[in-house]
Amino acid sequence: MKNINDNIKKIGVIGAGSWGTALANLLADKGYHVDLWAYEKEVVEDIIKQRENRLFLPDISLSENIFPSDSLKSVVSENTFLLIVVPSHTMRDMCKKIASHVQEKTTMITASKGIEDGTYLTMHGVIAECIPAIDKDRIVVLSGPSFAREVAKKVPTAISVASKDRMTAEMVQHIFATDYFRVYVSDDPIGLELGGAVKNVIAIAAGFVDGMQLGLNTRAALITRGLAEIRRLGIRMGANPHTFAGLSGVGDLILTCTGDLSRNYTVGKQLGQGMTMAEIQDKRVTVAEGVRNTSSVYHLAKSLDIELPIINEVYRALYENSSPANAIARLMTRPLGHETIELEEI
Ligand SMILES: NC(=O)C1=CN([C@@H]2O[C@H](COP(=O)(O)OP(=O)(O)OC[C@H]3O[C@@H](n4cnc5c(N)ncnc54)[C@H](O)[C@@H]3O)[C@@H](O)[C@H]2O)C=CC1
Ligand SMILES: O=C(CO)COP(=O)(O)O
Repeated sequence: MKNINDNIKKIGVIGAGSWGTALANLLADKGYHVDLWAYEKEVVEDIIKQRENRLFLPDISLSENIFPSDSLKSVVSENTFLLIVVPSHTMRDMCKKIASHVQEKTTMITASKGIEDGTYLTMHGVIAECIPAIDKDRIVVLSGPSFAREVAKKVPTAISVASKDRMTAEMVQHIFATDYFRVYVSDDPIGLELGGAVKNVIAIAAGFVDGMQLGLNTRAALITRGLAEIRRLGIRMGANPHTFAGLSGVGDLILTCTGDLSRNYTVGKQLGQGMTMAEIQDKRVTVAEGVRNTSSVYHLAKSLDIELPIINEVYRALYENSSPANAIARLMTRPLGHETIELEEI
């Protein structure tokens, strides 16, 4: 039987942070020719000379099928299958830069997690707005519980890909799937993206709990009530509520709220241990999307008049000098609620 992807031989990847590099390596290992654009010249040189990206994904040997480049124009204009994995706050600028080089019939997959401040668009919304040449059905979201380092080490992992067009999503499913990377199809891009973006904020709060050494009860409560907030926001944004029971909902929430590899959880934990945001950010080269996204999700919820108590508390701790201890105290003394009624409102 002819594989539905037999005509795709080349893939362009925009962004060589840990996630872009890990996914590029997965695709290259499958035999695709991968053109990988990196923001830093040193990353391009490192991959050419050492077959390694020591800045963002050290100690992982990279396939000879990866062709690193600092030319956005050539990576974009020479590929009709593009994966974009830049930090969410740079997505709009990046899309504007590449828009005129994008070919017709391009399929673009976004693996970035975030909600744009001000517009409250998810990443596929930003791509659709800035690159009109791409048919909206050909924008695909890839999201789920997946630490780049574990994928790079071929640890069994499951994620989802979503598009409004099922055939496009299935094509992407087959392109990425391997025996250690299991890919499910979804028809709910907005749900996948909201799950992936908002869990980063909840992970910061889970970090508070562990940084303060509160206990496993507290963390389980935080994850569960965090999921309720993600679902509440998601439903108002038009997502399918069932999506949040899936990989890019509860799956990514569990991973990020419990895994020491999570940058967002680590930021929360350091705050919980008494460090300040300035001290934490001074030492980081990698992105913790939840820091910026706390602000965008907080303002989005305000604009929709939705109550998201955990998000509010993370916002106060990050942006209004409140402490993680105050956050937990306020969450525990809110007016008592009714779980069944809340769930039945869906
Ligand atoms: N690392 C992971 O395990 C996963 C990351 N993601 C998402 O992937 C996206 C990218 O994150 P990572 O690969 O982890 O990044 P990273 O934290 O490993 O590296 C930072 C990246 O930002 C790039 N960068 C910095 N300034 C830039 C600019 N002005 N324009 C374009 N690029 C710039 C750097 O070149 C580098 O690629 C994020 O949205 C993240 O949430 C999603 C799933 C897993
Ligand atoms: O999104 C991720 C795993 O699915 C990565 O989480 P962090 O950005 O918190 O490291």
